[in-house]
Amino acid sequence: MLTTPGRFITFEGGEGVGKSTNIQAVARHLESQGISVVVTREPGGTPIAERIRNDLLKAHHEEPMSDMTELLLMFAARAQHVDAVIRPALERGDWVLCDRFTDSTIAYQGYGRGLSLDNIEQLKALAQGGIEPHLTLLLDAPVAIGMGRARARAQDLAEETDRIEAEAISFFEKVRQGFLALAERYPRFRVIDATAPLEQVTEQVLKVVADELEHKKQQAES
Ligand SMILES: Nc1ncnc2c1ncn2[C@@H]1O[C@H](COP(=O)(O)OP(=O)(O)O)[C@@H](O)[C@H]1O
Ligand SMILES: Cc1cn([C@H]2C[C@H](O)[C@@H](COP(=O)(O)OP(=O)(O)O)O2)c(=O)[nH]c1=O
Repeated sequence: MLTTPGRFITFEGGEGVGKSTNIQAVARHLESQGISVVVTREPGGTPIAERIRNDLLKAHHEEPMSDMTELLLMFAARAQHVDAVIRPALERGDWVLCDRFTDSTIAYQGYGRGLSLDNIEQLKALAQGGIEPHLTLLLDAPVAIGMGRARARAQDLAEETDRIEAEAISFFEKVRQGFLALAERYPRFRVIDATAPLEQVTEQVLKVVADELEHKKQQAES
């Protein structure tokens, strides 16, 4: 893993579990402590990667997208995002808060679509060039709860359902199990119960981030 002065925190979980809402709360908290923060998302985060996101999620294509194309486009967007945004920010010493990263690829394309986890690891090494999250917050909730919230949000904002959101519940069950398997495996994960009321979830999230801030201070002092 490449060592940089900044901190890289990723937010993961299924649809509608509260990632975007809680990222904003964390950004406000860190900025109030005088920390430079970059809030970004995947797929996306740069003009090229946002164009790939549109192709992946929104554009109406005249043919079905193959699972391998979907996987490679996720990593094409990520390579651009890492090179143009994430690595430079970490080298400046900023904290990067990212709404989804490679754990989403393992959960959705690996566990959900059934693509080879070994292939995903190879692409990950190519696209990330040694950049790894220091901390990953997994917001976990039963699929029906997250989907219910995502649908209500889409109605409020008059948004169309995107290509991946339109998958069957059984797909999202596999995705959730994928995230939980990753959380068991990697110590950088903290699992947050996202079924609780928003204020409680945000309180938990801020506590985890405060611990990370303390850890970073101790490292700087030693
Ligand atoms: N703990 C919660 N309880 C109730 N509603 C929530 C909670 N967390 C988020 N929401 C709402 O659910 C919707 C989806 O949240 P959002 O942050 O957009 O999720 P994500 O980014 O994970 O898709 C939003 O309308 C948000 O206000
Ligand atoms: C980053 C990433 C996202 N995705 C999917 C998950 C989401 O369905 C979609 C990104 O949309 P997003 O806006 O993050 O969804 P939501 O706010 O509803 O959680 O792309 C993958 O399948 N693989 C990936 O590597």
